[in-house]
Formats: sequence, structure tokens, C-alpha cells
Amino acid sequence: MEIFNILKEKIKEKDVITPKEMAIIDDNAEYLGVQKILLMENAGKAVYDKIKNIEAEEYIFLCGTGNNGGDGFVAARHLGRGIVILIGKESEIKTYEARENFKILKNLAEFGNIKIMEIRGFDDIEDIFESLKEKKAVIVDAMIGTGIKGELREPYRTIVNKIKELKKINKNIFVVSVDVETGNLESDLTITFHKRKTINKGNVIVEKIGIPKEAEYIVGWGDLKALKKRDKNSHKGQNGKVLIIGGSKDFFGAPILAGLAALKVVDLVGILSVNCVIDKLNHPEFIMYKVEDNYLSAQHVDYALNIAKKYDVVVLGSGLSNNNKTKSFVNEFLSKYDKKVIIDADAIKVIDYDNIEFSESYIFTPHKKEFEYMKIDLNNIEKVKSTIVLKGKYDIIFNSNNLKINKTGNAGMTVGGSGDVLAGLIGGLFATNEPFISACCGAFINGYAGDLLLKEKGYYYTALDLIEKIPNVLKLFE
Ligand SMILES: NC(=O)C1=CN([C@@H]2O[C@H](COP(=O)(O)OP(=O)(O)OC[C@H]3O[C@@H](n4cnc5c(N)ncnc54)[C@H](O)[C@@H]3O)[C@@H](O)[C@H]2O)[C@H](O)CC1
Ligand SMILES: [K+]
Repeated sequence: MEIFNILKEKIKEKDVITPKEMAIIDDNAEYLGVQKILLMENAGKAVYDKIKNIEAEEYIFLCGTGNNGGDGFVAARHLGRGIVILIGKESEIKTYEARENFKILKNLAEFGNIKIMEIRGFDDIEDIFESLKEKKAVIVDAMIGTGIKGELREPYRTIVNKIKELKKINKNIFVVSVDVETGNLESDLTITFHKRKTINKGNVIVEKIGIPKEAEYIVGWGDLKALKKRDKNSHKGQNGKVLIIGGSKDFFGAPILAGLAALKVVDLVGILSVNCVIDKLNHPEFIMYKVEDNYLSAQHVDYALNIAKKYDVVVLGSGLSNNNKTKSFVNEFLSKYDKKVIIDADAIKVIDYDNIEFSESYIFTPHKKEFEYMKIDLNNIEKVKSTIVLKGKYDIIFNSNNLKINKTGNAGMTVGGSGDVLAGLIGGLFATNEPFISACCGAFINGYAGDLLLKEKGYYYTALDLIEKIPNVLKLFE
């Protein structure tokens, strides 16, 4: 934990985050036990606290079918008056927490001062907008928040334009956006939650809603949900191709474990190794590339580069051995290969760190001892563009501007080969994802697989058991 606390000092915390980063934090707060319905209650209350002092004849809550809309339902309930306009049908509301808050409003509707409408498009509220031309009114934009994807679609586009027209005609219209302004709406005030978003514009207030700071640091299912989804009608090779370069006369199994792990997340895995590994392989699922020697060395670099260019990611190091031959291979290969590489095990040990640039296309997976070889100067962390998974009781995942800690896993993970499994798994994820999220998710999945096995078998599980558990973990959180 010592190094984690040093890194927390050195790696500047982000004050402004993307909607995608917020969604991960949101989901990881839930992973840590903070229920979304509580966050929604606090978010809606925060909006209410800002509008309750705005004197108006009418309060309009324009609500989408996502949790942004849910925040609007809560705000309306706290205010106790106004018109709640759901843009869509109740059955289209996407989440439990938003549905529950809509139901509460329906329970109050006939007796209180909150009117509810479900609309298909602007035409259904034309008369309301007509009446607002002469009124002092607050319009709460709870249409779309961080869930925005692509260009704003109808009927939101028209509604946003009509709000802008109304504001031009009537200076007494006050627009309050929840979390994020919908489309190009110019709001008078935006109340955003937890942290300012990159897409916020104008007059923004940041409100805390109960998300613990740790939700930004601890890897959870929110990270897994952010992984790219496999495209259902993709064909062979589109979901990533990984080449394992490793093995030697001394270590036969390591590259196979890395390859089997990668195969759980991509559809094409090659193994490039020496003959005494390849000749023993009877794994039809791998494409094999053989070098006649006991160790890979500089003379094999061109051959390896030629093969590697057909792949998205190279996993370098599993069982490579640590000697002058492999040292020459690794340093020459890395000096000429400019795509994605997972650098693991012996490869970490043989790199000449005085002559390597920590490129962002590298993910290193050292344990504590191997990390010392890397001579990383924590005072110049901004130079470390590569992502590093420092394996331990808690894995610390970091690069020059990101830091997370993974708590999954247990003492059973010290079993031989679990590091090869992790390297192969991260390699598979890295084929179609960004390096930092690939590293975080690889560490989480590998450790979670170990935790499932601990329940079933105690500490007596093997690296092959871990590999077989990977799909269960992916399925659990898809
Ligand atoms: N971050 C937090 O801690 C909290 C956030 N809350 C609120 O939740 C929203 C995010 O909710 P989510 O359900 O993920 O998505 P949205 O409601 O923002 O939007 C989804 C909604 O919008 C539709 N949609 C998406 N893109 C488009 C488009 N281009 N055109 C038209 N429609 C689109 C989509 O179909 C869905 O219906 C966050 O902003 C906060 O307000 C929590 O409630 C409190 C904690
Ligand atoms: K909004």
C-alpha cells in the first residue's frame, strides 16, 4: 500500500471527467455497496435545493427514460408541484431506480400538485409551451445526462430547439439542466454530480451525492461494463488477434497458459516459440510458429516481427528465460515493433531500461521483484506513458495519469502460471480496448476467478482452473 499512497500523491487527480469515466465511477460506487436509488435520491434532492428558491408560476420537468429522468422525478417529488413530462412510455423507463421513482409520482398524482404526462413528441406539449410564453417558469432538463450516445435524436432535438425559441421570446424562462445539458441546450444553471463533466458548458454547480472517493480508485464491475462488447455479427479475427512470444528449453507451459487465457477473449491466438515447446504442443486451437533453437535470440527478431504484424497484440515474456540470448531478442524486438505489447515475466527482467521509452502501447505486468528491475522514478511518473500492473495482495494499476487498485484475488493466486494467465488475459482485452481499462479488467477478472475457485476448492486450484473460470466471470458481469 506504501507505493499506492506515493502514487496517489504523484498522479494528479482529475477534476473534470468524461461521461464514460463517470458511468464507471457510478457503477463502482454500487459495486462498493452504495445503491443507485440512494444516489438518485441525493441527486434529485440536490436539484430541488437549487430550484426551490426560484419563484415561478410553473415548474416543468422534462424527463427522459434513463436515470437522468429518474433524477427529475425525485426533484419534482421534493418540490411537490409542477408538470412531470416523461418523454416516452412508463414501460420504456430503463432502470429499477427510475421506475420506482416514477411509480411514487403516480401514487401522488391525483391528490397533489404534481401532474404527470407521457408524451411521444413535442406536439403533445405544444399547448403547454404556448402557455409558457407569458409565464415565469422553470424548465428542468432531466432528458439526457451522461448516457448520451451520438447525435441527439428526435423527439429531443425538437424539444431542445423549442426550449431555445421559448427562451428568446420570454426572458422569464429559467432552464436548469440535471447533470449534463441535453444536446446544445444553453441552460441558466447545470447541477452536475460528483465531478464536473468534460461536456458541461455554462454555469455549472458540482454537488456531492454520496459517491465515495474510493469509487474512483477501486476496480469494480463498472470497469468491466465499460469494455467493448463483442459484435454479434463479427467474423473470425475481428474480435482480436493475439500472438504469444515466449517459452524456451527451460519453460514449456507458460506460453500455453497465456495463449489459453487470451483465447477466452479473442478469436485468434498464435504462439511463437522454440521447437522444444512447439513440438510438444498438441493444441489445435493455436496457430504455431517454430524457431529451431533453445532460446529466442536476436537472429529471430525479423522472423518474429514478420509474424507479429499480422496480430493486434503481442504478449512477450511468458517462459522466455533470462539470459543474453533472450535479452538481445527482447530489446531488439521492442526497438523495432511499434504496436501493442504486454511485457511480462522474463521480458521485464531483460529489458535495457536506459534505452527504452515507456510507450503507451506497452502494458507491463511485474510482481514486486520484477518492478524493481524497471527502475521507475515515481517522482517523474509523467514520463511513464505505459500502463503498469504491479501485482500483489492488491494489484496496483497505473500510468502517468491514471491510478486504480484491484482487490479481487487471494493467496491461492501464487500458484505457478497465474501470472501467465493474467498476461494472456490482459493481452486478449487489449486487442480491442484501451490499455488502462484492459489492465484493470484483466486484474479484476483473474482475481475474481481465483475468488470463485477459493470458494469451490480452497487454495488447491491451478492456473488451468483459473483459465476455465474466466468465462464465468465475464458472463457474471456482462
Ligand atoms: N453519476 C452518478 O453518480 C449518478 C447519475 N445519475 C443520473 O443518471 C444519468 C445517467 O443515466 P443513464 O441511464 O446512464 O443515461 P441517461 O439518462 O443520461 O440517458 C439515457 C437515455 O437517453 C437516451 N439517449 C441516449 N443517447 C441519445 C441520443 N443521442 N438521442 C436521443 N436519446 C438518447 C437513451 O435511450 C436513454 O433513454 C446521469 O446523467 C445522472 O443524471 C443517477 O441518477 C444519480 C447518480
Ligand atoms: K440533462
